[in-house]
Amino acid sequence: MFANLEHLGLAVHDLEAATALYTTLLGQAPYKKEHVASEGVDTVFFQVGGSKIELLAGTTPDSAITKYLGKKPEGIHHVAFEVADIRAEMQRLRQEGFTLLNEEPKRGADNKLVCFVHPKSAAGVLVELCQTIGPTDHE
Ligand SMILES: CC[C@@H](C(=O)O)C(=O)SCCNC(=O)CCNC(=O)[C@H](O)C(C)(C)COP(=O)(O)OP(=O)(O)OC[C@H]1O[C@@H](n2cnc3c(N)ncnc32)[C@H](O)[C@@H]1OP(=O)(O)O
Ligand SMILES: [Co+2]
Repeated sequence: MFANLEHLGLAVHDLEAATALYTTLLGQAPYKKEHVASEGVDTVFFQVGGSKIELLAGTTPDSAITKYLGKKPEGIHHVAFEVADIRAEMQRLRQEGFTLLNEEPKRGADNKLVCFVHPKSAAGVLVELCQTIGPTDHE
């Protein structure tokens, strides 16, 4: 079962400018900046109540974010939900007929294991499952 909305992922061209904008918009500074080489992204996280805003900028030409921004405008890129047992949820979703984008959970940002559901099987929304595997920098 999915728990809380863990984060909204926003694709941006200029991470520094977007960070300044969201610092003003949310009235608070981000709690973390992290490079995730496996995804080819730089991320910045803001805590908003029990959820987070994840700003994402591509750092390589083959990054999902770089490709996305080559076709689409900046904005909401994915919706991420916290799950207690990611492998059990992946198995459940496979049995329900959803298309998963990875066979095994992979390391995401902020001490998480993550898995993506293809937007074509989720009503046009890229869905991310997240399981916390270590201390986060902010709760
Ligand atoms: C930092 C780590 C982690 C975290 O811890 O939080 C992250 O958040 S990493 C975020 C970046 N990584 C990913 O997004 C990985 C998963 N994504 C993918 O594997 C791909 O992006 C994709 C979803 C499979 C799309 O790739 P591809 O098929 O090569 O691109 P196309 O442009 O051909 O798209 C096909 C089809 O899908 C639509 N699409 C693509 N991206 C999205 C999206 N984010 N939301 C909704 N729809 C999306 C795209 O419009 C195409 O549709 P049609 O044009 O109708 O065919
Ligand atoms: Co994400």
